[in-house]
Formats: sequence, structure tokens, C-alpha cells
Amino acid sequence: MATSHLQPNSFETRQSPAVRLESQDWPRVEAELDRDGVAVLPELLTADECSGLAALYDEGRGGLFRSRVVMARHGFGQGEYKYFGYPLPGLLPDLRAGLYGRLAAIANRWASALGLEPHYPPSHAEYLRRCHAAGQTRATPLLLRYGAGDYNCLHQDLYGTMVFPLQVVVLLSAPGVAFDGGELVLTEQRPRMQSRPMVVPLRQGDAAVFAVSHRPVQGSRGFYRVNMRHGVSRIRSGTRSTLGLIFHDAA
Ligand SMILES: O=C(O)CCC(=O)C(=O)O
Ligand SMILES: [Fe+2]
Repeated sequence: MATSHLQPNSFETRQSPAVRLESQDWPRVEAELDRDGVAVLPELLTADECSGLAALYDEGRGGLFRSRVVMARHGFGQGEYKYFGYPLPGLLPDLRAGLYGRLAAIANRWASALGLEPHYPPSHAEYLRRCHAAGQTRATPLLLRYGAGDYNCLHQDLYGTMVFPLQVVVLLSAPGVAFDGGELVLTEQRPRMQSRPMVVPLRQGDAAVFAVSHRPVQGSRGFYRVNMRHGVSRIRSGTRSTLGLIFHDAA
């Protein structure tokens, strides 16, 4: 095949997730996180990596997951998810640590803007040691699976006093092919103002980085704090799988 027939991304997709992470447009991501509290990392995972991760959901291999949550039983929505237990499988440890390494500086800048101590260490291993010392020892990465009619109510992924302010969701299914509907939705609640909605368009393998709960917004008299929530609109047809990466562990 002539080289001109190669897809522009055919080289990138052979690279490791770590290389695809480093080659993201980080200045744009940081600027969008500051403006909206959310940014997309395009093509973070390949289609093969996505289907491999989504297939883990049905693997009975003991020890892979620490718990399964049926959302309707808790009023969380409809659909289900499973929390991975330690050790995390495959590419997850490096992906989680690599994302943390990129996001820690933003988390520290946000903390300073909110008048808090910028206390996030550069390494995720060190941050996890602190979570574990504070009693938050259980792994929080999760696989979610939604079928037709399912949805995820607006929520915040808080699991104790240790909170890393950014989290990541990777869309593992191909929208328009594997499922329809099921949009990632965020709301931003501003002091004494009406809430702002945001829909995050994702393709298979794209990741969304967004604020877990609070973030600073630059106002005319300095920074103020807004409250963010995220959820998923109803899946109209098919099956939608996602990978959730939260950087603090759970009590
Ligand atoms: O399925 C989604 O897009 C959202 C998943 C989620 O709420 C999470 O990973 O925290
Ligand atoms: Fe969530």
C-alpha cells in the first residue's frame, strides 16, 4: 500500500498508551479544564484496548473486581459497575499513574486558587501511600456497563476526606455503532446563579478529564468556587461501556 493511503493515526495507534498520553495537547487540555472544568483527550486508547478492557467485565477470574454495584438498588440510576481490586490489571496501573502525573500540577494550581495548600505530590504512588495512611485503601478504578434504557444520575465520586480534584472517564464503546444516546453530562453549580450544563462528545477510546466536585473559576474579584457533578443521559439502544479512573482510593 502506498504510504499516502495510511491513516494519519496508524502510527500512533501502535504506540503505547503512555506515549499517546504524553503526545496529548496538554496546553489546550489545561486551558479547557480552567475554562470549563472538563477537557477531552482524543484517542487515548485504541479500539483493541477498549474492547479488551470492556471484555474484562464478564471475566469471572477471581480477584479482578472487589465489588459489583447495581445502580438501581442505590438510587444511582440504572445500569451497573464493578470496582477493580488491587492489583489493577493490564495497562491500568501505568495509565492511572501517568494521568495523575500530568494532572497533579493542575490540581495544585486549583488548590492554591481556592486558598488551600497545594499538597498533591508529583507521583501517584506517593499520593496513594497518603490515601492508604488516611484509611482510604480500596481501589477506585471501575468498569461501567449500561444497556438500553440505563442512565447514571448526576453525582460526585467522593470516597473520604482525601480527594484528588480531577478524574477521567474513557469511552470503551463506539457511539452510533455499539450504542445510541448515553451522553456524558456535567453540571456546574455557581454561587447565586443558575447551573450550567455541559455535554461531552466522546468517540471510542477518547477520555474526558473533569472536576470531581469543586473547582476554581476566575471572577472579576479573584477566584470563586463552583460545584460540579457528572452523569450519563439515557442509553437509547445498545450497550455502552466505560472505564472510570479516580485517583484517590476509597475508605
Ligand atoms: O459512564 C460514564 O460516562 C460516567 C462514569 C462515571 O460516573 C465515573 O467513572 O465516575
Ligand atoms: Fe462518576
